[in-house]
Amino acid sequence: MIDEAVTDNDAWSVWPAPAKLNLMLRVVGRRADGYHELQTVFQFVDRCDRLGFRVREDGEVRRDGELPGVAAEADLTVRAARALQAASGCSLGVDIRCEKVLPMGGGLGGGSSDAATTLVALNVLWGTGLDTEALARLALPLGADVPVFVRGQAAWGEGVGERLTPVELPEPWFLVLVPPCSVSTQAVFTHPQLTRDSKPIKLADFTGGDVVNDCLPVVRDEYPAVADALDWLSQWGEARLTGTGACVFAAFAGRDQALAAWEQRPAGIDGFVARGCNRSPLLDRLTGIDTRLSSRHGPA
Ligand SMILES: C[C@](O)(CO)[C@H](O)COP(=O)(O)OP(=O)(O)OC[C@H]1O[C@@H](n2ccc(N)nc2=O)[C@H](O)[C@@H]1O
Ligand SMILES: Nc1ncnc2c1ncn2[C@@H]1O[C@H](COP(=O)(O)OP(=O)(O)OP(=O)(O)O)[C@@H](O)[C@H]1O
Repeated sequence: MIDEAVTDNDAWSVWPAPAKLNLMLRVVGRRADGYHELQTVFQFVDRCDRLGFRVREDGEVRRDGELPGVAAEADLTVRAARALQAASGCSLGVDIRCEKVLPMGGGLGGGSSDAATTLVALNVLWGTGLDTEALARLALPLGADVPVFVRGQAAWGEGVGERLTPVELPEPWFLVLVPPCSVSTQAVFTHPQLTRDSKPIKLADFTGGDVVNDCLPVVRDEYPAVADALDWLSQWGEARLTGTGACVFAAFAGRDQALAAWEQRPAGIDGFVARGCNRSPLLDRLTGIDTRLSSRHGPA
């Protein structure tokens, strides 16, 4: 974790790592390897970690700053950089700074998003030039949520989260509450009471209002702080759990309505107001880079 904000300058290149929400999450089966077959709808929000990258000539991958509870070797940004080095044979290295905004264990995919941003950014900064399919293949072993962040489009997700169909959804303002607890994704998916045989639905069923999150009963039982936050939020609209939690969210027609609810939140609950985005802020940053490059290398 670093104190000073990373800033874009000659040495450091700064990229966003947005959060995601699961607008619904069904567990429809379990694979032999223990992973679960899911149906989910991913949408990003404009609340992001900020990652700074400084290319090194010596091939070293170094984390510049600490992340509480996460050793450098386990950091998903370091693992992503090394995965790209191995896949591309690139001899360059990188210093990585992470300005952490997204809560860990929140169901917002913060670590997964950091990994995806590292793959996409270094693919540009190192000039390795892998296409999106190749990056998405590199992403999956880093985490089930990483491919959707690499592709950068809101999506209907199946499989373990890697079979993605882009969708265009309304982009409401969300109030996201962060209860004072951290939920282990693995603990929820290995819980004996988790529903693992929900009937698969179609996208039309979701848009028709079927937004169940199968993890909710287990999370409510195991994490009372999440249940309390959800019950409070439900007075404003349809309150939902994202991923395996701990974060819960509700959609509002406008930013002011979301902020008004935020002002009335119970003591001890953190959170934020953010806009739903079908196109990831990472993709906007990447496209911006492409535009800048083409303008710089455009006709003389
Ligand atoms: C719950 C979601 O956030 C929904 O988007 C994701 O499915 C979880 O994605 P993630 O945090 O990247 O998950 P991973 O780090 O790959 O897996 C953490 C643990 O969750 C369980 N896991 C995860 C995804 C999945 N489809 N089935 C699982 O059973 C596995 O026990 C795994 O060891
Ligand atoms: N750069 C990182 N940022 C956050 N977590 C990291 C990072 N590197 C490794 N991790 C580890 O990965 C775990 C999962 O991170 P992540 O933020 O993706 O999960 P999450 O917020 O619970 O979201 P979801 O449940 O949707 O996957 C964290 O609890 C942490 O131990």
